[in-house]
Amino acid sequence: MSRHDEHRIREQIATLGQSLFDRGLTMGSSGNISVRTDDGGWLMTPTNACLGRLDPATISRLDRQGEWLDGDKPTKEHFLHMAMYAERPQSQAIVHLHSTHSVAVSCLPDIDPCDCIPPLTAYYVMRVGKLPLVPYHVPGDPTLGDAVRGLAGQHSAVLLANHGPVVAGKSLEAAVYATEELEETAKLFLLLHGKNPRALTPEQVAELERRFPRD
Ligand SMILES: O=C(O)[C@@H](O)C(=O)COP(=O)(O)O
Ligand SMILES: [Zn+2]
Repeated sequence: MSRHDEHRIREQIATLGQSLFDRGLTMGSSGNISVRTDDGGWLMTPTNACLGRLDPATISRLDRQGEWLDGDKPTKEHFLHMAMYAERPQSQAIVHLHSTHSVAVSCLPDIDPCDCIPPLTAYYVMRVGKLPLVPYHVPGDPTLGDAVRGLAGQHSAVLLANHGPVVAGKSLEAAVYATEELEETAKLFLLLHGKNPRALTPEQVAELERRFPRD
């Protein structure tokens, strides 16, 4: 990968991280972002870093085995990111946030663990699709990677119970858009709670999936 490309990805991680943080989509030092690089490695946000104040120069660089090469120490969720990439060769970037409404849904006792949010809108189906719940694990525990491995091949987004969403995309921009759409739909879902909302029918969902395939 050329120095120019790496520089561009570092800048993009910092810019989009700040945008997410500034809009309240993750708080404090929560959340992490990774991007696959052309040489088979990864750039990942450092552990305990605020996504709103990332220094592009200190973003962690990992080799193709996931070993830390340089930059600050990588996010403790690097196992989780690596597990998701292993199942999704088509995905180039992953975003994990503690976005409030998505986290709220992840704490509900009666959601469908195979699909936490119904297909309320067409755009949700286009960007996110079916959202499985991953049982609770301690953040950063390697077992979280194992839990995600069985789901990530079929799903570009998963919801960690009592924690938050993890979303993969064919580019960092696509992963960010999907995370934003998930958060807005989680908000709608909570707003509509108890109102028996009309979700899209399986036929309507199938048509959207045919016309707008996700990666
Ligand atoms: O919830 C957690 O602790 C992590 O999943 C997280 O969001 C921030 O961890 P780091 O990326 O290691 O700062
Ligand atoms: Zn987290």
